[in-house]
Amino acid sequence: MAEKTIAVLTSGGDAPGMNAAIRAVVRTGIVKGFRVLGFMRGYNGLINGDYMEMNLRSVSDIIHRGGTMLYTARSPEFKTEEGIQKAIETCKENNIQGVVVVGGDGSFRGARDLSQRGINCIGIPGTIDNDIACSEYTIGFDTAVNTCMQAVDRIRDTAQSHDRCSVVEVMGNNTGHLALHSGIGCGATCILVPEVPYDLKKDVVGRILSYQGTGKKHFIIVVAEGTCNTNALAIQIQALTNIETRETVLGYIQRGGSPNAKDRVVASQMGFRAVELLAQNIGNRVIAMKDGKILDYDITEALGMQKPFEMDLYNMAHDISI
Ligand SMILES: Nc1ncnc2c1ncn2[C@@H]1O[C@H](COP(=O)(O)OP(=O)(O)O)[C@@H](O)[C@H]1O
Ligand SMILES: O=P(O)(O)OC[C@H]1O[C@](O)(COP(=O)(O)O)[C@@H](O)[C@@H]1O
Ligand SMILES: [Mg+2]
Repeated sequence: MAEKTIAVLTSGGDAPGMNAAIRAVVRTGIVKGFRVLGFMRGYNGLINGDYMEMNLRSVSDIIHRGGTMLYTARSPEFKTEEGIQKAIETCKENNIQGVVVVGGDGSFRGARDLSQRGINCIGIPGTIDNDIACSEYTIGFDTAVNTCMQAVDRIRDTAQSHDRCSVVEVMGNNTGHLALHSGIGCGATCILVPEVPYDLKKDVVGRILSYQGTGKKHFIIVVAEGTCNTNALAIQIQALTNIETRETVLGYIQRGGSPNAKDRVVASQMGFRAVELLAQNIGNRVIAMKDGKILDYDITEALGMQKPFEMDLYNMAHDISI
């Protein structure tokens, strides 16, 4: 009988800690007696049969590296019936009983589609956005929060030295979790997110002018992408306050870099749990964190959940930014 086999791939945007998840999947799989294949460039690898045979040493020296050793991609072809059938064919040819997919909500939709066609899939949340509803945490978030915070610390030196206002745009894919946590960490004057409507004159300009009246001389405004046009915002702030204002878009520096301890630990736990499920012939699940514990949900149920925005934290941030 052909050797029992599992596959692992990373999909969607890369996130720090994806390598630690791959390492955990590969090592747990091998210890449990599976042959493990690493598929390249997300679902494209499954479609094209592009994989590498993994052994214990294939995942040495990666736990501390950002990005993903298996590369990643957004694969439009996988969303078509033809593409998914090619992926199923690859799984059958290689006797693959289960696939671990490290990625975001889009990747989980793909994992659900594959599971519904008879291939057990387990999703592991890996994205800097922390926007997966079923999980209070996604691999890469804490590293990205720290990267944003450290970048703003440097920007603050210039804002302070020139008595300027700095508008800093962070990522988040239409959610404000990254902006909220990095904004609190860097002591931002205002945090603007898509989840909370704001009034420019009252909530931004009014605040800046009122704090200026207490002696504050430089200002940091952290904005989540998808909230507004940050360049236009900087121009408006300067026009309405007469304070020199500059915009910085942090961009991809916030997605790369060595994962911090939290991301390595959570990635290891989630990777281990994913293989435990596959070894029990369980599929169509997403690994999640709830109250700090690792558990799993049905993918369809998970995709139907809503992630609440941490309004208490948001309000607190503004209360202490006076
Ligand atoms: N609705 C969908 N149905 C099937 N597959 C999908 C779907 N949405 C996304 N995918 C697959 O998952 C990949 C990654 O999704 P994407 O939304 O880009 O990133 P993420 O997983 O990080 O949210 C897509 O390129 C596609 O191959
Ligand atoms: O890699 P791209 O196509 O520039 O995508 C940018 C998007 O990817 C992210 O960096 C990560 O999103 P995902 O993890 O869901 O892929 C978002 O914050 C951002 O909106
Ligand atoms: Mg996503």
